[in-house]
Amino acid sequence: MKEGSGEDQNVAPSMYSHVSRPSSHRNKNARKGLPFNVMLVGESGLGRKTFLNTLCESTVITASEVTNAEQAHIAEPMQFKNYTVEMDEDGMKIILNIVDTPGFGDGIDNEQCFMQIQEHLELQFDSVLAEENRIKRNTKFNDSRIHALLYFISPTGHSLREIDIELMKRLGSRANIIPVIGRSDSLTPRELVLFKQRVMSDIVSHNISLFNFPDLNDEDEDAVEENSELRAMLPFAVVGCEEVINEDGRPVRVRNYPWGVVQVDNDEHSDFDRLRYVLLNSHISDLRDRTQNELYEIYRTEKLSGNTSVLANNTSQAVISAIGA
Ligand SMILES: Nc1nc2c(ncn2[C@@H]2O[C@H](COP(=O)(O)OP(=O)(O)OP(=O)(O)O)[C@@H](O)[C@H]2O)c(=O)[nH]1
Repeated sequence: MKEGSGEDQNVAPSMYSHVSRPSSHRNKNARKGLPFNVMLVGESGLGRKTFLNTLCESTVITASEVTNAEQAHIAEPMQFKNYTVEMDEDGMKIILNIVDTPGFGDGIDNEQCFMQIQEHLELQFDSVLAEENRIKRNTKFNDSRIHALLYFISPTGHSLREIDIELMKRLGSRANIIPVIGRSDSLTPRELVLFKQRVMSDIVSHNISLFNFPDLNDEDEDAVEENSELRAMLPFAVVGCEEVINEDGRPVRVRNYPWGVVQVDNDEHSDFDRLRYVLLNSHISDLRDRTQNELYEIYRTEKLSGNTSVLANNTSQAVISAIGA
């Protein structure tokens, strides 16, 4: 893996190669490697980096180090950091491109972060639009549109905060947002159930658009059932960790506490395993297809018709207030 260019990729053999579930929407382009672009957004300390390392089963990002304690309280501006990992998921090669956003939400005014993320998503659409309009196509064109945006919610146990609502509201029409509760082992199972309900009720009342596992193929009963099960799980409660122990000859990832052990891949402890399967297996094609056929198409139509969308209005409004008009 490599930060930045994505040229030097690592093949990450998967602990999950034995996993087999029904209705796997495989892409046939398995040998070349299927590019899949994921953005991680969430405030500092919610476990984004640990989640990514757990997902990739390797240290893609090292934990942040505070080198100067006197400056530790100073909020750094948000950055976009790119990582590429080549994964073998049950025989299918996936080129996983990750965009991490350290610094998101660290300031008092997050308007800048919202705008930067929106612009980043739209820039990737713009580059595809420009490519489509070229007379001679670039055969090596790199499609960097984001296929899934994982938004990390703090495990407060209360409800969504303003920053969560604002971010998801603005970007729901630009990316497949999948909300996840970071560090979800901070909540008891009962608290988690209630928190999930509150989050989803906020999402509905604020009219936030998510990737809510739409039934694209109504005739496939397994897929319909699987999607309805996944909708009921939203937001996914994730636990991440890099410690692997040996249990009866099999590697198990755990968070070890004095009072017990949380198993990352145990469905009773966390939704991590399910989310991993969704991203890298069952719904990888659906996420890519929705990006191309729905999100990009909406953007393209808006752009070509010069339509000032709600998003564009929000941006202009933000720019107007920023310049004090
Ligand atoms: N309890 C618990 N702690 C976690 C979990 N995931 C990560 N952590 C811990 O939370 C702290 C922050 O984790 P990171 O993965 O660095 O969080 P981040 O969101 O990338 O935060 P920044 O590095 O500040 O941007 C570390 O001490 C992790 O060990 C989790 O699922 N549960």
